[in-house]
Amino acid sequence: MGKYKLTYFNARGFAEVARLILKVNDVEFEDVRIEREQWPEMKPNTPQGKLPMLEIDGKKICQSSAIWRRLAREFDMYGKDNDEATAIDTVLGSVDDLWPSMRQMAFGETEEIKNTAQKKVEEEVIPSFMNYLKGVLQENAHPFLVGDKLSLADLAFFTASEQIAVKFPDFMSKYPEVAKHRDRIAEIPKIKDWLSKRPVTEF
Ligand SMILES: N[C@@H](CCC(=O)N[C@@H](CS)C(=O)NCC(=O)O)C(=O)O
Repeated sequence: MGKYKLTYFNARGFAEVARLILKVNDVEFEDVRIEREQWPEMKPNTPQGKLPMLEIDGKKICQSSAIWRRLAREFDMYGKDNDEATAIDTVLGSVDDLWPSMRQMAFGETEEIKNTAQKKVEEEVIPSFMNYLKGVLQENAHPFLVGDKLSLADLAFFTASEQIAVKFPDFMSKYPEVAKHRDRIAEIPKIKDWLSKRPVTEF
């Protein structure tokens, strides 16, 4: 197994799914969390001037979705066949759909833009995501989003649910099946251990 080093800011953000994959697979890795002041000096040494960056034996990989997929393939968390890999990609796409409105809600240029985005997130974006997940869980015969074991889809969902909960702590209350799935993931011993030890960050 190679030597893994994951560099990001001190946040869950785009790095947490990669951290979880490494943790559940017992892979030792350097979890480098840089401060904002360190970034300008480091930026030119990253492939695209952005984090996260994963280094495997010194080879630098950027783009969070490429990093997650690379690790998921490496540790057999990307489905057993093309159908499952596609189903996992569909969950990842649905997670991606959350961020444009969520970002606007947090960083919109005016209060009006932020408030409109927040209404859209509460009334459309979250319900649509949660109803979709509820259907996916109902369709699968196993207690996972895809196939018969924990996959990248479950970890991406889990991390997104933590990030949404920062702003909407009770958002799962209307979706007990999805909440149950989140709780099931949180109870997996290696994940539980990581949640109890990782640095506390807001996002
Ligand atoms: N599409 C990229 C986006 C990465 C990204 O925007 N990273 C932000 C932090 S979340 C960053 O590095 N910002 C600093 C900068 O752009 O200088 C990915 O998914 O990895």
